[in-house]
Amino acid sequence: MKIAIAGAGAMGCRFGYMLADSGVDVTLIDGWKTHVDAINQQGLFVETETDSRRYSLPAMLAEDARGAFDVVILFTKAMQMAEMLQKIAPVLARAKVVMTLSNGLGNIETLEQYVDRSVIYAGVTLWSCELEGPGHIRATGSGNIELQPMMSADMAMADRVVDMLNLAGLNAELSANVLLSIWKKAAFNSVMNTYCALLDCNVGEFGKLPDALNMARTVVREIVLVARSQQIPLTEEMVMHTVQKVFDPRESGEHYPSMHQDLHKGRLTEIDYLNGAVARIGEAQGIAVPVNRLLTQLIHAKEAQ
Ligand SMILES: NC(=O)C1=CN([C@@H]2O[C@H](COP(=O)(O)OP(=O)(O)OC[C@H]3O[C@@H](n4cnc5c(N)ncnc54)[C@H](OP(=O)(O)O)[C@@H]3O)[C@@H](O)[C@H]2O)C=CC1
Ligand SMILES: CC(C)(CO)C(=O)C(=O)O
Repeated sequence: MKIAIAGAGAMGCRFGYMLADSGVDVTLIDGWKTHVDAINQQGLFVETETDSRRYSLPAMLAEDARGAFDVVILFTKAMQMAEMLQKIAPVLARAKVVMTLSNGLGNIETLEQYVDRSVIYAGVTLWSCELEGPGHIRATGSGNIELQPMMSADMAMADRVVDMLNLAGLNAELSANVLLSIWKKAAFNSVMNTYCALLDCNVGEFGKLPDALNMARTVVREIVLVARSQQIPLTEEMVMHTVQKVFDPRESGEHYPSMHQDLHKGRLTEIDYLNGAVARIGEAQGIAVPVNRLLTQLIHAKEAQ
């Protein structure tokens, strides 16, 4: 299978080198010219816990992206997705699968404006990565992927996609209810990304705070009520299980969540697709969401500082 990864930041590059290392034909697509040039000229430099290596991978600028790819994996930030989809229209026109694994609520709705629902796969991932600079990532820890085609006409294709991801060691499985997976991940990110960004700490350091679990539950309880108003059977336990699991350094303990990375680099965050989306939906439903509203305001204040 030929794969294009559109949005080759930290995560796009991590998936790119892992897939390429397992023998898959991968092309990276991104809008950041210096990064694309660095990958084409020097290879993608990957640091892990044990070594560092350069991977030779082709990269294209989004506006120049052409070619036939079986699968396009979108790994932009939620707020960059529409612009990326517009730029890579020639690639999307020929793709059999267009998959989003980006964090946040609303990504499927964005995708549906640009591609037919029959090719859309949606999912979430607990893999993590840091973009250290142009053509340079730090990829530690482990993770998994839950994904599902939005229409289940071609399950043989879905199995092939899952097999390809697993051959690369990415621990993928088909989800029976990807909307639940997405809400569970969004709730988890609304805790971990937001608190780590505000407290300037990594996942493991947050986990060591005496009040970490109480602080997490306060956020999660509101999100569970909002999810239920959308017929999503989310429970507090589901989210808290994932929150506690990632404190381990073998999972994401040493990782600075993507929202922390964004604030650190002076970039906008995905807050409006996490706590902000929950607050928006909750308020429209008449559900009290003061904690998620306040956290959204605090992150916007940090963005403005
Ligand atoms: N990082 C992580 O560990 C995880 C991230 N995710 C999710 O995956 C999605 C992708 O996130 P992630 O890979 O972290 O995104 P990154 O911030 O690493 O990259 C996203 C895009 O931002 C632009 N960009 C990033 N840094 C710079 C810079 N210094 N200068 C100029 N442009 C830059 C590039 O696009 P362009 O130039 O076109 O704007 C890049 O493709 C998000 O939804 C995120 O929440 C999910 C799990 C873990
Ligand atoms: C790695 C993880 C799971 C940590 O919050 C994440 O989703 C992120 O950084 O955005």
